[in-house]
Amino acid sequence: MSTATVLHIAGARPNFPKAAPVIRALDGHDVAQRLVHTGQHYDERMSDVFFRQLGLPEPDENLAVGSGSHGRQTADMMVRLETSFQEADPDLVVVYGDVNSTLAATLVATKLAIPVAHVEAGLRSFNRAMPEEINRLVTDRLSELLFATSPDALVHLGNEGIAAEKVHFVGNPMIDTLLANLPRFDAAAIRGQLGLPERYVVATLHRPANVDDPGDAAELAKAVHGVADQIEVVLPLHPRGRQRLAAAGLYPYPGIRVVEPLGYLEFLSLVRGARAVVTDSGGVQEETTVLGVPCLTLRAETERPVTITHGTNRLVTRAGLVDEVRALLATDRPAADWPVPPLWDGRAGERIAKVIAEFLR
Ligand SMILES: CC(=O)N[C@H]1[C@@H](OP(=O)(O)OP(=O)(O)OC[C@H]2O[C@@H](n3ccc(=O)[nH]c3=O)[C@H](O)[C@@H]2O)O[C@H](CO)[C@@H](O)[C@@H]1O
Repeated sequence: MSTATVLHIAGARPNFPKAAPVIRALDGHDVAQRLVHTGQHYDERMSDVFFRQLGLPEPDENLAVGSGSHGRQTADMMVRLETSFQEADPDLVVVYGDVNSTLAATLVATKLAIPVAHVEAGLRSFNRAMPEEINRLVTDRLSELLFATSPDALVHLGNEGIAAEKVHFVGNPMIDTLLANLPRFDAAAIRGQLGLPERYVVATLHRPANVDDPGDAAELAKAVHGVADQIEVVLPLHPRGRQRLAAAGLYPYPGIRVVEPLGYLEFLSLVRGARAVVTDSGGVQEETTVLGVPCLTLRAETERPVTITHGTNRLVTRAGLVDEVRALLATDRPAADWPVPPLWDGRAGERIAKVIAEFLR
């Protein structure tokens, strides 16, 4: 019998640390692997630096779709992925997370009768105004193998009628990447490089719900100014947030340092040394939980509740942010002894690879 081919789809920054441990673990099994980059993220700082730092193989193909509206971007990806899948004829397509690349690949593979494995299945914010929630719902509905990172995901998938035998609770491959790279996170070095004081807060803001509407963005800028009045704030700004937050008057402002998006190692070094993180990102809620850094999430809900029950995360409003930071700065930083979520132990990639190898046998 010929060796089965697994085709991985990665396209946007948060996909890369999730794919790396799965690809590495599958190297130990008798499968051929291909990596297709959709090109959803294309800047050196949003993509290439992650490939180098995480030791990801060069993509076998880059579809270079670039940016666009959700409909256009997803449609462009689908057209190019269809040709790609027809040529490669894989036995399984593996998709990661909840970005538009995940959705596009799932739809195309399913229509070509190629089974899909979804890594990070079952997360739900129950907020369909988030594009990621739509991507998660459709991807999970269509997947043959669903890899869950937390117990709440198992409940959601069960409630949606997804057969239990398709679902595997494996832990969190993004945390595999974090734990494997922990010795490379050098807070002092990045502080020196960026000229930061000993005490600082990191903020990352890019969600449409926070930055797209000028009124919301202005309110957000005011809240972050209130934080900067208490402690230095460093913001590695995603291109989407950058223009809109500048227009909203976020910076220049005393105590606010806006820097370019950082590489994986630089960003996690910065987070590791921070007094706290203010964010609207998904993955950062999980990374701070494992690093033991307090995380204030500027969102009304989270699809990652395990970071609240087993971690350092709290949901905050724009209006409440300043007081939350004040209260936090008045207390000692928590010691690293809270219960990290179950199976976030650095071995999720191995578990996923084992299930995939079984499935393809
Ligand atoms: C629906 C979807 O898939 N959203 C994901 C995407 O949002 P993100 O906001 O990055 O969505 P896009 O990939 O559409 O990019 C948005 C905008 O950023 C700019 N741009 C984008 C890529 C790049 O390399 N350079 C650049 O300048 C473009 O102006 C583009 O229009 O990535 C985020 C992480 O980064 C994730 O949290 C989001 O879940």
